[in-house]
Amino acid sequence: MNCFINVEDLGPLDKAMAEAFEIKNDRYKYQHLGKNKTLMMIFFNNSLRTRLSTQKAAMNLGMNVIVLDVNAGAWKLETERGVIMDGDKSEHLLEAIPVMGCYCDLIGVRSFAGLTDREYDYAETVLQQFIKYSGRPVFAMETATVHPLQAFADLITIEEHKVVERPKVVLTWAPHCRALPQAVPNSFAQWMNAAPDVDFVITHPEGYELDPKFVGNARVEYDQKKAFEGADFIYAKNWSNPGVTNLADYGKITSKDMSWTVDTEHMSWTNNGKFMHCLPVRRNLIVTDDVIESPNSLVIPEAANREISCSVVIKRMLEAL
Ligand SMILES: CCC[C@H](NC(C)=O)C(=O)O
Ligand SMILES: NC(=O)OP(=O)(O)O
Repeated sequence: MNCFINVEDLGPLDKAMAEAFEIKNDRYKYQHLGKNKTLMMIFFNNSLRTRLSTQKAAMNLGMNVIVLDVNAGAWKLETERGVIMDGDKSEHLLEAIPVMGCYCDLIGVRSFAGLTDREYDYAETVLQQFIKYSGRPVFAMETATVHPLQAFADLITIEEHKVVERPKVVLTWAPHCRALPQAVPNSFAQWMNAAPDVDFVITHPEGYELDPKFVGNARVEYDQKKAFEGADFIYAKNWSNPGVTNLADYGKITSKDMSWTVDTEHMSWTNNGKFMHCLPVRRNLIVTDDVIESPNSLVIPEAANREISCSVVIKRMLEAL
């Protein structure tokens, strides 16, 4: 596996899930694979879970790890080609990327959407340059439009906690005070659509439609209460306007409707539903204290499964070297 961006990069999902549970039972089983191999993790944006779980997964597989926070100590990077570099950027990505590739065997990249140019973001411009110029296998640690490590961990969590064979899983939008990317909901939708036994529903205010390539055949319900009825899992996440119905709205906050905040009444509409969120979460905007602290909240085991999803991905990449 030379790159990990989308669910299909893993091949048959049932095989990947089986590997995940195998590794969860014995995390150090494949420690030989990473001997004298180096993972470079490149962060253009902040992280807690991705930074820690990816490093842990790499160490479980016997790898050396280098972490680069591009905006803390590296040269400020120009990403546009053809620009006269007489400003505050000392180095171009087109030199920095192959140089980084010299020092490692695998690369993980975190580079969030800029949320100003939809075409630039949805072309995954930064990630594609790492894939094209680094000379190394590359996996996304949340890039402009995807967060596959998170979605894989989410599916593992649902598989572990489902009490019916075909659970109803609801992706619900919730309000936020900042404009956030669509990467997490995009990948969650992609992976839920690919999962064999999930009754998947997306609910959000009108105008917040996710890109059709991620929505696929999922049911979209603008009535949040109707969407929540009978749900087994509630996956809450804010996202900024994806600009699907109106390009001019791309990356903007066009709703702060607090009636979409997930509270105990919302959860009472479900089938004793479990609550999930990728974290970090702003309490009492996305979800109330009572819900995220309830016995039905899975946010901590969900975060713990990030070590497992990443272990499968890095294992596959090492096996393909
Ligand atoms: C894992 C989530 C990362 C990011 N969250 C923030 C707060 O920027 C997002 O919403 O995409
Ligand atoms: N869920 C997730 O990716 O968290 P971080 O942004 O803290 O890595």
